[in-house]
Amino acid sequence: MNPVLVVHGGAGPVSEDVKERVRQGIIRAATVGYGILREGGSAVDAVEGAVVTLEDDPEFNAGCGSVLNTNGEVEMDASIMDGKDLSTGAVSAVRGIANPIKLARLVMEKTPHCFLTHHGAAQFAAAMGVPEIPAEKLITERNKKRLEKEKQEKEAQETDSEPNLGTVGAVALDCKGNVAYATSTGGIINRMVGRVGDSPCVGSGGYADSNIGAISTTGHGESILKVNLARLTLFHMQQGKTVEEAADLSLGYMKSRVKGLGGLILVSKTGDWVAKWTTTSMPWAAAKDDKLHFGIDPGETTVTDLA
Ligand SMILES: NC(=O)C[C@H](N)C(=O)O
Repeated sequence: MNPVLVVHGGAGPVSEDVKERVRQGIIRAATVGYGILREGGSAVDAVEGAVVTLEDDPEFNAGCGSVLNTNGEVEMDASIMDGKDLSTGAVSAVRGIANPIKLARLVMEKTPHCFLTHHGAAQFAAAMGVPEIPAEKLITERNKKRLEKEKQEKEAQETDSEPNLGTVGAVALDCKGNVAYATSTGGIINRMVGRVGDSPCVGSGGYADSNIGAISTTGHGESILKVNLARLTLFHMQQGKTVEEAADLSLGYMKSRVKGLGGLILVSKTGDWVAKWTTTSMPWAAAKDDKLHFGIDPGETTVTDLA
Protein backbone atom coordinates (compact mmCIF):
# COMPACT_ATOMS: atom_id res chain seq x y z
CA MET A 1 0.00 0.00 0.00
CA ASN A 2 1.39 3.45 -0.92
CA PRO A 3 1.30 5.59 2.23
CA VAL A 4 -0.61 8.89 2.40
CA LEU A 5 -0.33 11.72 4.93
CA VAL A 6 -2.53 14.83 5.04
CA VAL A 7 -2.34 17.69 7.56
CA HIS A 8 -4.34 20.84 8.24
CA GLY A 9 -3.54 24.00 10.15
CA GLY A 10 -7.11 25.06 10.96
CA ALA A 11 -10.09 26.50 9.11
CA GLY A 12 -10.36 30.30 9.15
CA PRO A 13 -8.83 33.42 7.62
CA VAL A 14 -5.01 33.52 7.36
CA SER A 15 -3.58 37.06 7.25
CA GLU A 16 -0.97 37.94 4.62
CA ASP A 17 1.76 38.71 7.17
CA VAL A 18 1.81 35.14 8.53
CA LYS A 19 0.98 33.22 5.36
CA GLU A 20 4.51 32.19 4.46
CA ARG A 21 5.31 31.00 7.99
CA VAL A 22 2.05 29.05 8.08
CA ARG A 23 2.83 27.52 4.68
CA GLN A 24 6.30 26.45 5.79
CA GLY A 25 4.91 25.04 9.04
CA ILE A 26 2.31 22.91 7.32
CA ILE A 27 4.86 21.64 4.78
CA ARG A 28 7.25 20.72 7.60
CA ALA A 29 4.54 18.75 9.43
CA ALA A 30 3.50 16.83 6.30
CA THR A 31 7.12 16.03 5.51
CA VAL A 32 7.75 14.73 9.05
CA GLY A 33 4.59 12.58 9.03
CA TYR A 34 5.21 11.20 5.55
CA GLY A 35 8.84 10.44 6.45
CA ILE A 36 7.60 8.24 9.31
CA LEU A 37 5.27 6.36 6.93
CA ARG A 38 7.97 5.94 4.28
CA GLU A 39 10.21 4.28 6.83
CA GLY A 40 7.47 1.77 7.61
CA GLY A 41 6.06 3.58 10.66
CA SER A 42 2.43 3.14 11.63
CA ALA A 43 -0.37 5.56 10.80
CA VAL A 44 -0.60 6.40 14.53
CA ASP A 45 3.13 7.22 14.69
CA ALA A 46 2.79 9.42 11.61
CA VAL A 47 -0.21 11.47 12.74
CA GLU A 48 1.35 11.95 16.17
CA GLY A 49 4.65 13.06 14.63
CA ALA A 50 2.94 15.51 12.28
CA VAL A 51 0.77 17.02 15.02
CA VAL A 52 3.67 17.36 17.48
CA THR A 53 5.47 19.40 14.80
CA LEU A 54 2.45 21.73 14.58
CA GLU A 55 1.98 21.92 18.39
CA ASP A 56 5.62 23.07 18.63
CA ASP A 57 5.06 25.82 16.04
CA PRO A 58 3.67 29.06 17.54
CA GLU A 59 1.93 29.94 14.24
CA PHE A 60 -0.78 27.37 14.99
CA ASN A 61 -3.51 27.28 17.61
CA ALA A 62 -2.29 24.21 19.49
CA GLY A 63 0.49 23.58 22.01
CA CYS A 64 2.68 26.70 22.30
CA GLY A 65 0.48 28.77 19.92
CA SER A 66 -2.79 28.10 21.75
CA VAL A 67 -5.33 30.92 21.96
CA LEU A 68 -6.45 32.08 25.42
CA ASN A 69 -9.69 31.59 27.30
CA THR A 70 -11.55 34.49 28.91
CA ASN A 71 -9.20 34.36 31.96
CA GLY A 72 -6.15 34.65 29.71
CA GLU A 73 -5.19 30.99 30.23
CA VAL A 74 -4.29 28.16 27.89
CA GLU A 75 -6.48 25.05 28.08
CA MET A 76 -5.89 22.49 25.36
CA ASP A 77 -7.88 19.61 23.84
CA ALA A 78 -6.58 16.71 21.74
CA SER A 79 -7.56 13.28 20.46
CA ILE A 80 -6.09 10.41 18.47
CA MET A 81 -7.52 7.21 17.02
CA ASP A 82 -6.10 4.01 15.58
CA GLY A 83 -8.29 2.76 12.73
CA LYS A 84 -6.97 -0.78 13.10
CA ASP A 85 -8.98 -1.59 16.24
CA LEU A 86 -10.84 1.72 16.82
CA SER A 87 -8.82 2.39 19.97
CA THR A 88 -8.87 6.05 20.89
CA GLY A 89 -7.44 8.47 23.44
CA ALA A 90 -8.42 12.04 24.27
CA VAL A 91 -7.66 14.79 26.75
CA SER A 92 -9.44 18.07 27.41
CA ALA A 93 -8.77 21.26 29.37
CA VAL A 94 -5.12 20.32 29.92
CA ARG A 95 -2.62 22.95 30.98
CA GLY A 96 1.15 23.16 31.31
CA ILE A 97 2.27 20.46 28.91
CA ALA A 98 3.91 20.99 25.54
CA ASN A 99 2.24 18.24 23.50
CA PRO A 100 -1.34 17.28 24.40
CA ILE A 101 -1.43 14.83 21.48
CA LYS A 102 1.26 12.72 23.16
CA LEU A 103 -0.86 12.63 26.32
CA ALA A 104 -3.92 11.60 24.28
CA ARG A 105 -1.88 8.73 22.83
CA LEU A 106 -0.84 7.66 26.34
CA VAL A 107 -4.52 7.63 27.37
CA MET A 108 -5.19 5.37 24.37
CA GLU A 109 -2.33 2.99 25.04
CA LYS A 110 -1.85 3.01 28.82
CA THR A 111 -5.33 3.29 30.31
CA PRO A 112 -8.57 1.31 30.00
CA HIS A 113 -10.33 4.60 29.17
CA CYS A 114 -10.82 6.78 26.10
CA PHE A 115 -10.91 10.28 27.58
CA LEU A 116 -9.34 12.06 30.59
CA THR A 117 -9.95 15.68 31.52
CA HIS A 118 -8.44 18.51 33.58
CA HIS A 119 -7.06 17.38 36.99
CA GLY A 120 -7.29 13.69 36.13
CA ALA A 121 -5.44 14.26 32.88
CA ALA A 122 -2.80 16.30 34.74
CA GLN A 123 -2.33 13.55 37.36
CA PHE A 124 -2.02 10.95 34.64
CA ALA A 125 0.53 13.10 32.77
CA ALA A 126 2.63 13.38 35.94
CA ALA A 127 2.38 9.62 36.55
CA MET A 128 3.58 8.99 32.99
CA GLY A 129 6.56 11.31 33.48
CA VAL A 130 5.31 13.95 31.01
CA PRO A 131 7.28 17.09 31.89
CA GLU A 132 5.22 19.94 33.30
CA ILE A 133 6.06 23.35 31.87
CA PRO A 134 5.15 26.72 33.41
CA ALA A 135 1.75 27.83 32.06
CA GLU A 136 3.24 31.18 30.87
CA LYS A 137 5.55 29.31 28.49
CA LEU A 138 2.56 28.46 26.32
CA ILE A 139 1.27 32.05 26.27
CA THR A 140 2.56 34.19 23.41
CA GLU A 141 2.40 38.00 23.23
CA ARG A 142 0.41 37.65 20.03
CA ASN A 143 -2.26 35.59 21.76
CA LYS A 144 -2.46 38.09 24.66
CA LYS A 145 -3.14 40.85 22.10
CA ARG A 146 -5.65 38.70 20.25
CA LEU A 147 -7.60 38.14 23.47
CA GLU A 148 -7.62 41.87 24.26
CA LYS A 149 -8.87 42.67 20.76
CA GLU A 150 -11.51 39.96 20.93
CA LYS A 151 -12.78 41.27 24.26
CA GLN A 152 -13.01 44.80 22.88
CA GLU A 153 -14.89 43.68 19.80
CA LYS A 154 -16.91 41.06 21.62
CA GLU A 155 -20.40 40.47 20.43
CA ALA A 156 -22.22 37.19 20.89
CA GLN A 157 -20.36 34.76 18.66
CA GLU A 158 -22.50 33.95 15.64
CA THR A 159 -22.08 30.40 14.44
CA ASP A 160 -21.90 31.53 10.82
CA SER A 161 -19.04 33.92 11.51
CA GLU A 162 -15.52 32.65 10.74
CA PRO A 163 -14.07 30.52 13.52
CA ASN A 164 -10.85 32.09 14.75
CA LEU A 165 -7.64 30.43 13.81
CA GLY A 166 -6.07 27.11 13.39
CA THR A 167 -6.52 23.96 15.24
CA VAL A 168 -4.17 21.34 13.79
CA GLY A 169 -4.78 17.82 12.58
CA ALA A 170 -3.40 14.91 10.57
CA VAL A 171 -4.69 11.76 8.89
CA ALA A 172 -2.59 8.90 7.57
CA LEU A 173 -2.78 5.65 5.64
CA ASP A 174 0.25 3.43 6.33
CA CYS A 175 1.99 0.73 4.26
CA LYS A 176 -0.06 -1.96 6.00
CA GLY A 177 -3.35 -0.34 5.00
CA ASN A 178 -4.21 1.04 8.44
CA VAL A 179 -5.44 4.58 9.02
CA ALA A 180 -5.30 6.99 11.98
CA TYR A 181 -6.15 10.57 12.85
CA ALA A 182 -4.90 13.13 15.37
CA THR A 183 -6.40 16.55 16.22
CA SER A 184 -5.08 19.12 18.71
CA THR A 185 -6.26 22.63 19.62
CA GLY A 186 -6.15 25.56 21.98
CA GLY A 187 -9.89 25.97 21.33
CA ILE A 188 -11.52 29.30 20.50
CA ILE A 189 -10.46 32.72 21.80
CA ASN A 190 -12.23 34.18 24.83
CA ARG A 191 -14.24 31.05 25.53
CA MET A 192 -15.60 30.23 28.95
CA VAL A 193 -13.21 28.49 31.33
CA GLY A 194 -13.78 24.75 31.02
CA ARG A 195 -15.42 24.96 27.58
CA VAL A 196 -14.60 21.81 25.63
CA GLY A 197 -14.91 21.84 21.87
CA ASP A 198 -15.15 19.21 19.20
CA SER A 199 -11.45 18.42 18.83
CA PRO A 200 -11.14 15.87 21.67
CA CYS A 201 -14.53 14.30 20.93
CA VAL A 202 -14.22 11.23 18.76
CA GLY A 203 -16.79 11.37 15.97
CA SER A 204 -16.68 15.17 15.90
CA GLY A 205 -13.00 16.25 15.92
CA GLY A 206 -11.98 13.15 14.01
CA TYR A 207 -12.50 9.48 13.34
CA ALA A 208 -10.46 6.59 11.97
CA ASP A 209 -11.62 3.17 10.83
CA SER A 210 -9.33 1.14 8.59
CA ASN A 211 -12.44 -0.35 6.92
CA ILE A 212 -13.39 3.15 5.69
CA GLY A 213 -10.78 5.92 6.15
CA ALA A 214 -9.67 8.67 8.52
CA ILE A 215 -10.68 12.30 9.03
CA SER A 216 -9.62 15.28 11.15
CA THR A 217 -11.91 18.33 11.39
CA THR A 218 -11.58 22.01 12.30
CA GLY A 219 -13.89 25.00 12.57
CA HIS A 220 -16.70 26.15 14.82
CA GLY A 221 -16.56 23.49 17.54
CA GLU A 222 -20.15 23.74 18.75
CA SER A 223 -21.44 23.24 15.19
CA ILE A 224 -19.07 20.33 14.58
CA LEU A 225 -20.28 18.68 17.80
CA LYS A 226 -23.94 19.14 16.85
CA VAL A 227 -23.58 17.30 13.53
CA ASN A 228 -20.79 14.87 14.54
CA LEU A 229 -18.94 16.10 11.48
CA ALA A 230 -16.22 13.43 11.37
CA ARG A 231 -18.44 10.39 11.71
CA LEU A 232 -21.06 11.92 9.43
CA THR A 233 -18.47 12.26 6.66
CA LEU A 234 -17.34 8.64 7.04
CA PHE A 235 -20.98 7.57 7.03
CA HIS A 236 -21.34 9.12 3.57
CA MET A 237 -18.28 7.18 2.44
CA GLN A 238 -19.81 3.97 3.78
CA GLN A 239 -22.80 4.77 1.58
CA GLY A 240 -20.50 4.74 -1.47
CA LYS A 241 -19.68 8.43 -1.83
CA THR A 242 -16.22 9.54 -2.96
CA VAL A 243 -14.03 11.50 -0.53
CA GLU A 244 -14.94 14.73 -2.39
CA GLU A 245 -18.67 14.01 -2.28
CA ALA A 246 -18.62 12.92 1.37
CA ALA A 247 -16.73 16.08 2.39
CA ASP A 248 -19.09 18.36 0.45
CA LEU A 249 -22.19 16.64 1.83
CA SER A 250 -21.20 16.83 5.48
CA LEU A 251 -19.76 20.37 5.37
CA GLY A 252 -22.84 21.46 3.42
CA TYR A 253 -25.12 19.88 6.01
CA MET A 254 -23.32 21.65 8.87
CA LYS A 255 -23.67 24.97 7.06
CA SER A 256 -27.34 24.60 6.18
CA ARG A 257 -28.50 22.89 9.39
CA VAL A 258 -26.65 24.88 12.08
CA LYS A 259 -24.98 27.69 10.06
CA GLY A 260 -21.57 26.30 11.04
CA LEU A 261 -18.35 26.82 9.08
CA GLY A 262 -15.33 24.55 9.11
CA GLY A 263 -12.97 22.30 7.22
CA LEU A 264 -11.65 18.77 7.10
CA ILE A 265 -8.96 16.47 5.74
CA LEU A 266 -9.91 12.97 4.72
CA VAL A 267 -8.13 9.86 3.46
CA SER A 268 -9.90 6.70 2.32
CA LYS A 269 -8.68 3.15 2.95
CA THR A 270 -7.66 3.03 -0.73
CA GLY A 271 -5.55 6.20 -0.51
CA ASP A 272 -7.88 8.81 -2.03
CA TRP A 273 -7.61 12.05 -0.09
CA VAL A 274 -9.19 15.48 0.03
CA ALA A 275 -8.88 18.79 1.93
CA LYS A 276 -12.11 20.87 1.97
CA TRP A 277 -13.40 23.89 3.86
CA THR A 278 -16.30 26.37 3.96
CA THR A 279 -14.31 29.12 5.70
CA THR A 280 -12.19 31.65 3.74
CA SER A 281 -9.08 29.49 3.94
CA MET A 282 -7.51 26.41 5.47
CA PRO A 283 -3.78 25.66 5.33
CA TRP A 284 -3.30 22.03 4.28
CA ALA A 285 -0.67 19.72 2.82
CA ALA A 286 -0.82 16.17 1.49
CA ALA A 287 2.00 13.73 0.73
CA LYS A 288 1.56 10.72 -1.54
CA ASP A 289 3.74 8.93 -4.15
CA ASP A 290 6.69 11.14 -3.14
CA LYS A 291 4.80 14.28 -4.15
CA LEU A 292 3.77 17.08 -1.82
CA HIS A 293 0.57 19.04 -2.52
CA PHE A 294 -0.24 22.12 -0.46
CA GLY A 295 -2.32 25.27 -0.32
CA ILE A 296 -4.08 27.82 1.89
CA ASP A 297 -6.68 29.66 -0.18
CA PRO A 298 -9.41 28.25 -2.44
CA GLY A 299 -8.08 27.12 -5.82
CA GLU A 300 -4.46 27.36 -4.67
CA THR A 301 -2.61 24.06 -5.01
CA THR A 302 1.14 23.71 -5.44
CA VAL A 303 2.74 20.34 -6.15
CA THR A 304 6.42 19.62 -5.53
CA ASP A 305 8.65 16.52 -5.41
CA LEU A 306 9.54 15.18 -2.01
CA ALA A 307 13.26 14.46 -1.71
N1 LIG B 1 -10.20 26.47 15.09
C1 LIG B 1 -10.78 25.37 15.49
O1 LIG B 1 -10.82 24.42 14.76
C2 LIG B 1 -11.40 25.40 16.85
C3 LIG B 1 -11.91 24.09 17.37
N2 LIG B 1 -12.70 23.35 16.42
C4 LIG B 1 -12.75 24.36 18.60
O2 LIG B 1 -13.88 24.79 18.46
O3 LIG B 1 -12.26 24.21 19.69
